[in-house]
Amino acid sequence: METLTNDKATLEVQLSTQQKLIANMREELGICKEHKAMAESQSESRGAHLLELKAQLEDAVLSLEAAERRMHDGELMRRRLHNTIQELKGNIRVFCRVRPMSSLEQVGADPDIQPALDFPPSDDLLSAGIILSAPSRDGAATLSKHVFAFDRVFTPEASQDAVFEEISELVQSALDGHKVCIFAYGQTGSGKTFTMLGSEEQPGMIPRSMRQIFESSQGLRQQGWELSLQASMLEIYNEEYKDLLSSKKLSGSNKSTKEGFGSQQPSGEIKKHQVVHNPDGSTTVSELTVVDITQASQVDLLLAQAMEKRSVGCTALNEQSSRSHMVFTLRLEGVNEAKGKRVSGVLNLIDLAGSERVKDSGAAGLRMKEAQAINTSLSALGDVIVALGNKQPHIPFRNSKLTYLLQPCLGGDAKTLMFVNVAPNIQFAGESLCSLRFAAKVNACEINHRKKG
Ligand SMILES: Nc1ncnc2c1ncn2[C@@H]1O[C@H](COP(=O)(O)OP(=O)(O)OP(=O)(O)O)[C@@H](O)[C@H]1O
Repeated sequence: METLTNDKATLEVQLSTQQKLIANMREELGICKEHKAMAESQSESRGAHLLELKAQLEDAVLSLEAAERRMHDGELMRRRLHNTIQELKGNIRVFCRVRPMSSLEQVGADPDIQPALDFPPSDDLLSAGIILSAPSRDGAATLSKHVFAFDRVFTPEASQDAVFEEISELVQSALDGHKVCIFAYGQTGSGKTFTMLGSEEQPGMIPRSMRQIFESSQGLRQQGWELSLQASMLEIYNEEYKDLLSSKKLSGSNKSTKEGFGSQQPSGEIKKHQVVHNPDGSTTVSELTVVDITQASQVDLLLAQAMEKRSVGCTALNEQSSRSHMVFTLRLEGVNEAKGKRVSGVLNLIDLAGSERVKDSGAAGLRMKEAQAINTSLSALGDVIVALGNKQPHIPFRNSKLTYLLQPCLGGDAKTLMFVNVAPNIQFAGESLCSLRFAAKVNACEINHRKKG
């Protein structure tokens, strides 16, 4: 009996222990269930969160695509509007720029040297006037007044910045895939080279255009465009093309071996360059050095090199007179792979040779031949622009090497701007009158939608 009692007590202790264990296990099970439930709910909410994130991502991708489409459409619209504005302003425009008196010419230094130009206030937003006082033809000691109006007139105080502001729109047109020609016309010493190339402290239109192009290319890259640029520089001297970048000492540049463009010519060797206009609207000049441009400053080096090679001679009017036309050509190829689009623009910046009349240049012999070649080609340029403006059935592009070279970039959708550079003093009034008359003839032609005059 006692044994049974002991067994029962032992069993009860064991039972109680078991019950405690079971209770503990239940408690642990409860905790586990709670954890499981929490984990399940967290996973559900994480799943829901992930789904939500995925949906948000999809929305963002769609909005980005829509924004890209809108940006692309906006860019196309901007290009169309920009082009319309340019056409309304006229696809051929003439700006007059008067250089300041040099220190030697300052009023007071010589009683014969007086200002010959006056600038009346303009009531037309698009055109501006200039009045030239020139000695009368009859030889009397009187001055005749000649009034001209152009798209813009820049007084001697106008900075390179102010001038470039006006032409930057045309640089934009070249970036948009148009062909652009900007000429500097005028007598020797009137400021053509200063306008086009400028100085280190006051860079001209060419270096400024390059800077604008490189600044714009960053924005274009963000829109998916890749821009490639190629530059060439040639001069037309005595109706012959000459490569201005053919020196072996080209720093910061490389030679293109592209089909149609030759490699560098040995220094001193005269190559005959053939100009071919291709069916796609591009122009190929055989044996011409073409340089891939990857930074704006590269062009400064090329300009310095070109200026060294450019034919200069000594005339009675200017000791370092440029006796050739210098043509700087930049081809701009833009490709947008994503949109399957390609644009191809050309920017020609041309520093023309001095326009002075043969008798005034004191020319004889070789200088006379140079002066005649210059005058013939400048008249041919005037004739082409006037024929284009008047929509004549025959445009005499073949009458000079300059107009033949630039044929695809003149007329049609192309944009042309001519700077007529003039000296301010009375000593040069006769030449200034010839330059202004030439420019007025160019300015008076009918261009696309606008009749000037
Ligand atoms: N807007 C200007 N501001 C200051 N200096 C100028 C300006 N335009 C011309 N000059 C100065 O006048 C001089 C003659 O100018 P430039 O050499 O540009 O003439 P050009 O028309 O190119 O002559 P050429 O036909 O002989 O080459 C230069 O010393 C130039 O620095």
